[in-house]
Amino acid sequence: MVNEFEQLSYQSGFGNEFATSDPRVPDALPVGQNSPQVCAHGLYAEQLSGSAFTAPRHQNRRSWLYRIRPSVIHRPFSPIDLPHLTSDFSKGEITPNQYRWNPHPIPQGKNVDFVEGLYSVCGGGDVVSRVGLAIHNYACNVSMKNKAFYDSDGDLLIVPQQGTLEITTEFGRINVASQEIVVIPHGIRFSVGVNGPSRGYILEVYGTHFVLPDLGPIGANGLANPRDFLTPVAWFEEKDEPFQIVNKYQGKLFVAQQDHSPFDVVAWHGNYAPYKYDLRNFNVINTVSFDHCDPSIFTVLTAPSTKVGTAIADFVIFPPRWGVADHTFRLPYYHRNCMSEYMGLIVGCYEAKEGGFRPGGASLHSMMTPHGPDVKGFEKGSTEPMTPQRVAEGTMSFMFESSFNMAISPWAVKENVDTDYYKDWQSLKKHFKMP
Ligand SMILES: O=C(O)Cc1cc(O)ccc1O
Ligand SMILES: [Fe+2]
Repeated sequence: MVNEFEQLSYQSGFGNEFATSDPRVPDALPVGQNSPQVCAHGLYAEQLSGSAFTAPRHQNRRSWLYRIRPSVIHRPFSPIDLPHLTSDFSKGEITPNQYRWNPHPIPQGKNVDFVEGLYSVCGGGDVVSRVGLAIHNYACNVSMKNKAFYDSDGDLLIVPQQGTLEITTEFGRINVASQEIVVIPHGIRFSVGVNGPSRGYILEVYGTHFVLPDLGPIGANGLANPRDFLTPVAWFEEKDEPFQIVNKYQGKLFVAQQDHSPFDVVAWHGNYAPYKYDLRNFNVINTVSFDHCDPSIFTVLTAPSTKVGTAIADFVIFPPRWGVADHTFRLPYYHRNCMSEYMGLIVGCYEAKEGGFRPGGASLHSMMTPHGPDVKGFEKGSTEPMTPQRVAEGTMSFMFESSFNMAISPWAVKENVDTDYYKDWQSLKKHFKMP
């Protein structure tokens, strides 16, 4: 059977003014205006604002959707309980300890969809004043059926670790495999299809959007190149069936019923839309002389705060590359950071951790919490020959780095924790010799 998701076409570019109509209705977009008195084919026009109307032009984000019915046709929301989802980390545990989690368990013996499988791990800041972040895991084994989800709290950057996500959005359909990421901006409705056990990580940021980092002296090209970001083309279904619209609003979940699919956008235009990116397209830039560059050199996307150069969250990856530094300890240095560092592993093995850190697992080194290579890593880094070597071959790990102090959710603080993690460093030997 043909899998339509694997054959989807996309529009390329980051933050473009896109314009797209479902090929079945090629003339659905109005020409020369956004709100015609009567839209083509009896469609309704609806604007989705992703920034304040008056945000400066370079930060202004909005799209116009031409849909079969406006989103406003739904019955009232009522609360639903999802015991492992929160944005209120004040009830979580405050601990400066180094944390490592074993691979997040995938549900077995019961059907769990993407929304039901959301699991908040840690976070900081606040959804009401709209600055901060939350880090979640997801684990699921069935597709969302006649169910759409939208997040009123922030943008979602989703990192599938296992299983391909077939995501239907209001803006079209996106296929996201392991080693790719997808960003679903604030408020956009989507439904996740899976083909089996699926697991991954989610970075949610409040009150800002992900942008590409400035390149400074690197020049006009490099790191994640804009044309490798892929946004769906318009696609709609005309499905008059009961649908559940699940909304995360101020960290709580609500559901509203309606009698039609929300994926009824026949055409849209604008610069506010979901997109995907294949991490293997990242153009790695690094030292060709000596010393270990700060990991910011591997930034794919950043969600800026109002403090210059200090992100609410950066999304950083550690892709396969060459290590060529001379007379250098090439592994990540021992570190204490005024930022919080959450790391995940998509595939393979992370260079600074020979064991313990497994695909689907994670670590958290909170603000000013010391971290660095384990004993084996230190020995390798101190003795390896200084010849050019492939680093991280066959692996992909990442970091969500935040200027926010984070607390751990009441469940993640005790569930699935590798309580022996601190032992990784205990047998680092004293090598100092008094001259
Ligand atoms: O391994 C880590 O925790 C992340 C990290 C990577 C790096 O290249 C330098 C410092 C650092 O903390
Ligand atoms: Fe660090």
